Amino acid sequence: MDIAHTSKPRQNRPSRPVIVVKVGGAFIDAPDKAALFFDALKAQQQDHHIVLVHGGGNHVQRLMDELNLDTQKVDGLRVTPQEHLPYVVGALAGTANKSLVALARQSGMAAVGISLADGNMTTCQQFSNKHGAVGTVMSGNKKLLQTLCSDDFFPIVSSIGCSAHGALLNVNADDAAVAVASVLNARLLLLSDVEGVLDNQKMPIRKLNQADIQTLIEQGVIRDGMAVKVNAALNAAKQLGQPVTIGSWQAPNIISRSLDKTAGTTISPH
Ligand SMILES: Nc1ncnc2c1ncn2[C@@H]1O[C@H](COP(=O)(O)OP(=O)(O)O)[C@@H](O)[C@H]1O
Ligand SMILES: CC(=O)N[C@@H](CCC(=O)OP(=O)(O)O)C(=O)O
Repeated sequence: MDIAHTSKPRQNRPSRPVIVVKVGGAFIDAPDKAALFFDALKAQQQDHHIVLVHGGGNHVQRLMDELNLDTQKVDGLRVTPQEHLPYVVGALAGTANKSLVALARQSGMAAVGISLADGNMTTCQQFSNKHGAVGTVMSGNKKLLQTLCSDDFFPIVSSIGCSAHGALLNVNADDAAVAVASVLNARLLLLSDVEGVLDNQKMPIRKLNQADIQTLIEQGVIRDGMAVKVNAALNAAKQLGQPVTIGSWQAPNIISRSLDKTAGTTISPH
């Protein structure tokens, strides 16, 4: 076939493998350390496209405290009555997201702050009446993320999504990261303020599979936010058919060491 005559529309495919990195709220509160982490991400951009997904549960909590609004978590998820939603959206898709864009700029990265709702990249559904405006998330259209990556922008995605009926929903940020990784079929790193999943002696566990996770949750060794995180990681490892790392964004060379499984906890699909 004469290639010169097959003029196809431009395909915005990322030319390098994509890594989706998720950071929690503690990251946004440590701007000096965050700057070092962004420098490390920038260095990785030579070999990979990076997409950052972020939480900020502590920002939401702080805002609620300042407003004298009582907020609680049930099953690791923040109960979000409709009247709290504007504050949750403001804290996560507003302050937290734009603070990260500004920090990335400091490291010379061309960040674009978006949310799960943008470009139809995901579709969310209300999780339960009990939890209010909390969403489960399903992966959707990859075009926006692919376009940004292929043009060397650095997408920073908050965990605010929307339903097919146009309702905004608050999504757990680990679940958000799984959906984004699934959209791009990317390697996933869930980075927190702990070295990895810790055992009952508080020592990091190198590898976990489904059976180990179930036992440790039943024993109460893995609980709270970490229980949500390991389940999200296991779910992602199965969907993506590749391991997912849970580690600390403060650990030196965490990205490259996660990729070669020498840092953090590796969650395997089986
Ligand atoms: N077995 C465990 N190993 C590590 N952390 C655990 C474990 N069980 C509970 N945790 C708690 O989970 C927290 C991490 O989850 P979370 O607060 O949701 O993180 P992030 O906000 O960074 O996503 C840790 O700071 C720790 O308090
Ligand atoms: C439904 C739900 O729980 N949403 C979370 C979203 C932010 C989050 O997950 O932040 P971290 O990753 O810092 O914990 C919340 O409102 O706290």
